[in-house]
Amino acid sequence: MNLLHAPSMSSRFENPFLPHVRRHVTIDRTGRERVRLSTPAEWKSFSCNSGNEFPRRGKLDKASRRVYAPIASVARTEGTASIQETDILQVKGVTYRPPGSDATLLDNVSFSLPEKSLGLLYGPSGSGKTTLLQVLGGLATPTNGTIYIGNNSTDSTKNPHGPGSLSARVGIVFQFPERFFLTDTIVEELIFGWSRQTQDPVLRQTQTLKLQSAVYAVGLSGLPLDMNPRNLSDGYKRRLALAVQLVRMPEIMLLDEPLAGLDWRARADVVKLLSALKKEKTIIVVSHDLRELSPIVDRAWQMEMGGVLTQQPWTSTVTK
Ligand SMILES: Nc1ncnc2c1ncn2[C@@H]1O[C@H](COP(=O)(O)OP(=O)(O)OP(=O)(O)O)[C@@H](O)[C@H]1O
Repeated sequence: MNLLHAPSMSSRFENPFLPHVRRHVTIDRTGRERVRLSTPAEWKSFSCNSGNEFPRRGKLDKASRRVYAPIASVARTEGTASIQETDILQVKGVTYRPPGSDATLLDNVSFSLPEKSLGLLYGPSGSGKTTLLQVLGGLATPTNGTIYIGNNSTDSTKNPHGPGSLSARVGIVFQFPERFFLTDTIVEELIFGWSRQTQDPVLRQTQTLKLQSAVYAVGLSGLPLDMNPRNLSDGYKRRLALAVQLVRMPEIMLLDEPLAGLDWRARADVVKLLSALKKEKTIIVVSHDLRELSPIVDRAWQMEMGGVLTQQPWTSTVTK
């Protein structure tokens, strides 16, 4: 192996998803990055590869920055796949007609969204907003067009993702998600669908860490995990519904009317939570609550009847 490994770095992970986790980064001369995560001793030692995203400079401590800066610049100039600081969702010319129907629910929809930002999708009832979320989440296959979860807009090597791969990379929280809780405890709700058979300790520890991270990220860590989710307040039910998706570690979160049916206090709470989440996730929200969401919206689109999407300058949107 002719790769010269740079010194390993360690920096505390300053994000709400992985509290108390130390991150050890090694980057070879080709710019390929290996990330090892380790938890404090009381959680037992564990490590895994966690993709190839560059750590952002601001997240590294001073010593790590000194080591990291020259390595990062080598990686960037060599143009490797590790240069993924600006992951983008790109939707190009997507049309959707349900199988066996002539109705066009989405008509040549195109848009993109930068990583770690929040896009707002609004429009009249029946215009096709939920349909678009279903297509983005891989629950329906576009009749035409392509959806990319790409690296950047000029990267010609990125591949379109079929519905199967989309559903693995996208988490959808439908309207009134608490109506679909299936189990009698918070923890069962979170791990629903996980294999109970696995004896692989690394996989088990990875799953445990994901669970802890999701619970912490939505502010449920103070609650007993054996609590019945139906006994949670409305706002906390929404938090749990978000955690159910976050635990799958999706790259993009799609939320259909996350404020619907909540009182003012819970609504403000959810807006605050989304504001924190978008520091780590790319989020698309379908909502009619433009004013409440406006402070955290980075990009906005209006869906018109017939599934026609137009991007809106956000400043003019909020004054409507
Ligand atoms: N399988 C289907 N076949 C035909 N039409 C459908 C199908 N599914 C949904 N529709 C229609 O597509 C249109 C768009 O529905 P969709 O639920 O996406 O709208 P929406 O903008 O999310 O509405 P709302 O704000 O009320 O949730 C509606 O007129 C709906 O009746």
